[in-house]
Amino acid sequence: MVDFAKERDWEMYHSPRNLLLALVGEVGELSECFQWKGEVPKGLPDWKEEEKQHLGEELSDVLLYLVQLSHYCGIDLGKAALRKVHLNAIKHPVNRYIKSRIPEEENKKSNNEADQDNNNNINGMAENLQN
Ligand SMILES: Nc1ccn([C@H]2C[C@H](O)[C@@H](COP(=O)(O)OP(=O)(O)OP(=O)(O)O)O2)c(=O)n1
Repeated sequence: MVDFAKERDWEMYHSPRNLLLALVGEVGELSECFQWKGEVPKGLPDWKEEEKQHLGEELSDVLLYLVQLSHYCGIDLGKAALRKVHLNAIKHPVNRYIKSRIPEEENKKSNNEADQDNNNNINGMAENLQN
């Protein structure tokens, strides 16, 4: 994508702010694909092939601007996303949400333990990041 912009002499326009605005514009175009359709079943079984292809184009535009925005902000998006997946798992432990899997008393206990683990993990991560 960086070469794509360089070849067209567009690099001067690709500031973080402009890329963010372009990204938001494409999110608007993506929303239009779903506009006025009501709730849509997963897999979009009733959509025509052209509609799905158009949806793929809009999703790609969002992704391509996101990748460029990350690049020009000096963020390694792959690394940042993997770290965030890890943080999400710590913040939202499975047994807090799937209560039917464990008896109530044990669940209370495991929630307290999970909270303690969370705090330890988050503090540990924060320390690692500072070092
Ligand atoms: N300065 C630009 C212009 C375009 N693109 C790339 C990123 C997107 O993937 C796509 C967006 O192109 P358009 O601006 O032509 O937008 P659309 O493809 O959505 O066309 P339209 O708005 O006519 O539906 O091209 C880019 O990187 N930098």
